[in-house]
Amino acid sequence: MSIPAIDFSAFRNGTEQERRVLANRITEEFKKHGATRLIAHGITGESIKKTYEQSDKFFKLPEAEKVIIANIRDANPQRGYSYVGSEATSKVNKRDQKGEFQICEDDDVDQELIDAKEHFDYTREGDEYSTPWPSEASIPGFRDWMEGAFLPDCMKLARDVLTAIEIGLNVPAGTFTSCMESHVDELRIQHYPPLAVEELKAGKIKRCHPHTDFGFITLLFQDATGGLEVEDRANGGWLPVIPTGDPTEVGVYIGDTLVHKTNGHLKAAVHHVVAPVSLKDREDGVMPERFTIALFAKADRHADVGPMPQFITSETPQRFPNLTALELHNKRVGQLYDARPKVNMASA
Ligand SMILES: O=C(O)CCC(=O)C(=O)O
Ligand SMILES: [Fe+2]
Repeated sequence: MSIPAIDFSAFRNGTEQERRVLANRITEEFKKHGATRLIAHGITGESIKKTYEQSDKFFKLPEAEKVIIANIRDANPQRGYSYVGSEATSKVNKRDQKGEFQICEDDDVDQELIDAKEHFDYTREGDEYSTPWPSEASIPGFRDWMEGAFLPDCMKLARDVLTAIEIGLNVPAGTFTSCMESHVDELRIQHYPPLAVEELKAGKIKRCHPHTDFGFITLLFQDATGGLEVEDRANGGWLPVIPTGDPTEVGVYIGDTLVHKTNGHLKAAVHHVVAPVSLKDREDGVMPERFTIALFAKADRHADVGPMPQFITSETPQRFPNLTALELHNKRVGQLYDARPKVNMASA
């Protein structure tokens, strides 16, 4: 069993009835593990390939050029370059007594585990948290493509998926998408350098530790290497998300913000990145490098992302506080760096 790859074309070209059937199918998939995959969704294979080519060029820049655009490791939206080991996903979620992954509280963050990846995070031009870009001379056309072409396409797809979830959950149109008008989504390109299997077996390093993402949903494009796994919420254990080979394939993962808004009706996808299935039983050797691209679709910063009234009942009382999207986001980013948010969290 794995995460299915669903043809999304009917959502753009189909009849009302076809759109509804598709929306219901996707929402049912999300209810299983917080995850699904889509193909034929409107972003072309060529466009994705070009983004990987740009990403490859970026990570090959000399270290000296990457460090001058380094992300500041604090409780704010991430922008710019993060070196290998900068981000600690092991600090953001923890299993509770029932064995379920929950968001960590501040005093839980005690694990010293390393994420073997480097990444670059950016958002649209004009955002109040601006992106430090590499110079045009060192990587011609990079910013134009990433900011002007690929990001808007991903933002559109994310809104289509959230529209489908609105239909599937039978909530009014715009319930989620109307609080995404300031377009504060973030795009991340990531590079996992080659990694010795021995190092992985020692247990302190993973390509990415089990965690949930922070926004409404994440779109995740992965290259052919493999290694991403989603927690199997029905049977326990992990479901490998083995690349299908379709050039448009994109994973879609429910994040914390949608969990909060739906009062836990939708569950987040717990995911991590380990050795690809073909290398799992090896005791030595080197895992090849891996590239992925993630769009973190976010709610407007001042939007209240506390549970909506229709999801609060006597059987399901309010489980999450009435935070703004930025308060929730900064709390989560702060955990990656052991940094407390500066905004007032008194309402939490
Ligand atoms: O690269 C991957 O496959 C997953 C990355 C991830 O989970 C993240 O950046 O939040
Ligand atoms: Fe993630």
